[in-house]
Amino acid sequence: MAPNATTDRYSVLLPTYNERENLPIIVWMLVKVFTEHKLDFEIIVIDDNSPDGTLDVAKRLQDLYGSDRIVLRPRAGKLGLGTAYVHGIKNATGNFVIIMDADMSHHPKFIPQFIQKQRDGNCDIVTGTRYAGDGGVYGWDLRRKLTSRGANVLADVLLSPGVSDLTGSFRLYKKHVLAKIIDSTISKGYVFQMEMMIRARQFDYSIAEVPITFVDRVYGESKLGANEIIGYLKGLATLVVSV
Ligand SMILES: Nc1nc2c(ncn2[C@@H]2O[C@H](COP(=O)(O)OP(=O)(O)O[C@H]3O[C@H](CO)[C@@H](O)[C@H](O)[C@@H]3O)[C@@H](O)[C@H]2O)c(=O)[nH]1
Repeated sequence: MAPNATTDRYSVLLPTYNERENLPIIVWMLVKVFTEHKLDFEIIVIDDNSPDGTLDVAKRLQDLYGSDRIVLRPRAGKLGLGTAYVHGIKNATGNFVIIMDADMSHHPKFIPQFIQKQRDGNCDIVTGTRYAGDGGVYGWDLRRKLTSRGANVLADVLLSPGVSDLTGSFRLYKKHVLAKIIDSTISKGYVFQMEMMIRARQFDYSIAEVPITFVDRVYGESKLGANEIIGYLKGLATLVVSV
């Protein structure tokens, strides 16, 4: 990759809840990708007091890689994904922010493609998509596939933002763009990702897509349960009324 801005710094937000097995692997993969591509970066871990001791693992990783690379911004309890991102961005020092899951569903190998795409078009946002081009999902059962597809189709029909993967969370943002979008969002939990795209369209930000393969986690469990799905539907209804 030919860097066209040597001053660019990428802040990766990693929200964690019970990710002690996954965290060392994803951090190692991220460090490798950024180092190989000679990109400046920091990884911000937002742990919500995980009972499995994820924060202790994160502290050991900070000792290993240094506090300029691994930044810890823990919270006292499980406050949800949406507010974890808000908390993370407040602490980001990069001019770009990358949001991704910590469970290796989002492979860091796609990050150079996100960055190239952003640089090619000077885009405000690059979003990973499982539902266009070569994108896809591996490892989900039929119920989970239908839930994800259904959530996307519903949001697309009701709000039509013209983004193929509305509920995905592997994205790159210009930091000032992300800050402005976050300021305007009202959602918490999983619907937050979808609202981000709606707000981005309202502000006329440019959005490019990169097909990604989402691979279901090997270690640990998804936190997406019935409560989150009901929360998503309620959040979507609130948005439809307010937008
Ligand atoms: N700090 C914090 N982190 C959390 C919380 N809930 C989940 N996380 C972290 O957020 C990431 C995603 O959580 P999962 O529970 O593994 O998500 P998923 O079921 O695999 O859902 C994926 O697909 C959804 C729909 O397609 C996406 O909306 C979602 O963001 C994610 O990519 C993981 O790194 C997990 O540890 C929380 O309350 N607090």
